[in-house]
Amino acid sequence: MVRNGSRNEAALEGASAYPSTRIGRSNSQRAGSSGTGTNHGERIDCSSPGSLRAGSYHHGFSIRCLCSLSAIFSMEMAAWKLHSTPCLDVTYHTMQHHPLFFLCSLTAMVVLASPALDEIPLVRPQKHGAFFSAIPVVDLSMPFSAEALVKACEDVGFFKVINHNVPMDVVQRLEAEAVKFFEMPQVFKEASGPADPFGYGNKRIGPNGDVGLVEYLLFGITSKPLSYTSMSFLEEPSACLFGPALSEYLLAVKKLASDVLELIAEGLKIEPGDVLNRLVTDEQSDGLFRLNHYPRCPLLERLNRSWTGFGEHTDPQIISVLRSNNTTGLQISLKNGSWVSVPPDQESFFIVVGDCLQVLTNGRFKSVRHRVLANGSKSRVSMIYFFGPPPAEKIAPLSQLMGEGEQSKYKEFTWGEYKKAAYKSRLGDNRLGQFEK
Ligand SMILES: C=C1C[C@]23C[C@@]1(O)CC[C@H]2[C@@]12CC[C@H](O)[C@@](C)(C(=O)O1)[C@H]2[C@@H]3C(=O)O
Ligand SMILES: O=C(O)CCC(=O)C(=O)O
Ligand SMILES: [Fe+2]
Repeated sequence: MVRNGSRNEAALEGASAYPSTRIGRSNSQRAGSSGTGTNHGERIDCSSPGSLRAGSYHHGFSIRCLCSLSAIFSMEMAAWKLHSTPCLDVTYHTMQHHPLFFLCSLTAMVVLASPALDEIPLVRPQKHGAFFSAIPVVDLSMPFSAEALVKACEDVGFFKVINHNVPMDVVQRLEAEAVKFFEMPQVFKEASGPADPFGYGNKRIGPNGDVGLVEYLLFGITSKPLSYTSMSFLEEPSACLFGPALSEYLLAVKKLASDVLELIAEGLKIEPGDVLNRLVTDEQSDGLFRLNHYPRCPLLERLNRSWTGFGEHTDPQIISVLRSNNTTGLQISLKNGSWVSVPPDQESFFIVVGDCLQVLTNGRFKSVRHRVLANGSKSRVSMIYFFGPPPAEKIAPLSQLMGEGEQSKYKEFTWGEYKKAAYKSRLGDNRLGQFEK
């Protein structure tokens, strides 16, 4: 197997390719715009490489102050408006992605000024933060993998697949292109945004006020060629390898998703064998692809705290196929409500059971709640292909799975209707709730 993580990780974590800049802000200066006020405090690199944001930040922000020698000040975001703050001196060092500004001196360290955003939640450290070694691993080349997949879907709603037949060089090529994109100057990246829902997004997730320490690219994947996406960066000569790398990856991962769903149907002993996988291979299937980048942030690491990278949620689709570089952060919620960390494995794929598969199995499989925590120690790059059915497809329990007299637990809906409702919800909402009988 090709080891593909190290070069790209190093690239995102290396010294900035762009100049670091110090900014002193006064009430007349908006965060993120360059200024000339007083500067002090040590420089803390809390970003991936990239140039200084030229955009405008203008909303409320949250500040947490941590003073040296154990005193902790907390100033709440809502009360502060940058333009009404008398003067806030910050050291700004290539922090184009982050809602965090840090001023660290012997007496005070000011943390976090979030541009145009609500507060990104701090996640309480967990006592049992150890890796959960019991995340099911299914070897697709083994006999009985079909039964193992069903058990994993029933027990956890999340599992790792190995011997998946996706060539590592395909993964590597796309990861390299993703790293290259996220290293680009902020203005360049933002030309492909905002994500509404597709495009480049930075910290804002979805349309309803969710935020996280993440930047991303979100693509709609249909049978139309990629050139239909409105992302301007794809037209740049520097991104000429991105499109081909993405197409190649999507093809290979779609085959994996189709294989997994075919095996699940086999394990469930339902006919016809393509009853599940046809939903994701249909011409009209409604896929999404997401590249997430959770930047490195040494100060967060030093604080030994975790912040929300991507808040807890279930994926609305049938299944999602996730792969990341060799960086921790992903957690899943078990049936007993505890959160467990998923040990990263850059050569494997993780399968996430989505809401639609829960409904198709009348609740026998549960869509898994999951989240990403950012502790700042390493930058995380993840790629997730979300497999949705055609918009007109009725999502209801498969008759082949219903016992005698068994009733559907859900009202009938089409994927199009569910998706519409999903986009009205907050990330952490129980989206299936309104469709339960
Ligand atoms: C807050 C939101 C983001 C999301 C759309 C939504 O309104 C609720 C579902 C969210 C989610 C979670 C899984 C995937 O990352 C995603 C692409 C999806 O299909 O549903 C996101 C949506 C998004 O980021 O647009
Ligand atoms: O970035 C990750 O590892 C997971 C993100 C996720 O769950 C999502 O995009 O739906
Ligand atoms: Fe997800």
